[in-house]
Amino acid sequence: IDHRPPVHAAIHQDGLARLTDLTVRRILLADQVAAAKYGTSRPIDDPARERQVLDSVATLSRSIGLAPKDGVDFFTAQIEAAKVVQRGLYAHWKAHPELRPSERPELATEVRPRLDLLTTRILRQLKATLGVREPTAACRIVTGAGASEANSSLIAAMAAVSSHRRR
Ligand SMILES: O=C(O)C(=O)C[C@]1(C(=O)O)C=C[C@@H](O)C=C1
Repeated sequence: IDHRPPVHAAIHQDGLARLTDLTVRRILLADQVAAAKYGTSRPIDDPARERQVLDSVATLSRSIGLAPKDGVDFFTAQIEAAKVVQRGLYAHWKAHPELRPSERPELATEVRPRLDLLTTRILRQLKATLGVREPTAACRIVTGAGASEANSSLIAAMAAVSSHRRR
């Protein structure tokens, strides 16, 4: 059971808020990625670029003491989200030509560098929020050593609570 005072939770929540904010910012950049590619022969899916992004995520993760898999899993999901946004915008622009972007930002020199800037910041927040993103104390008890013993006392406790509620 976590006996740390609530102030710790508040600090960690700040970390999670920062992580969420950066994650949303990266997703918002997909608008610019879509605008850069729309009407060109560049496909939404760029497996070579994805490998590049994930390789650098693995390297950067190691350099800050984050498990590379943590970083790579997170960015795999971010890349997926970026593609969902791009496909959504393409469909939207097809249906509403008047909403098509009037300017085409340069992918390599403008947009991808913005994505790259967020990479390090996101990885640092992933590292900073490790403590709150791991299973809670209760989860650790029931999955860790002595699980069956802890589980039966937990089940007994829950049964007691629910029968108390029924009364
Ligand atoms: O850089 C691009 O071309 C993007 O579309 C962005 C991004 C990414 O999220 O990093 C997403 C999909 C592509 O397959 C490659 C990379």
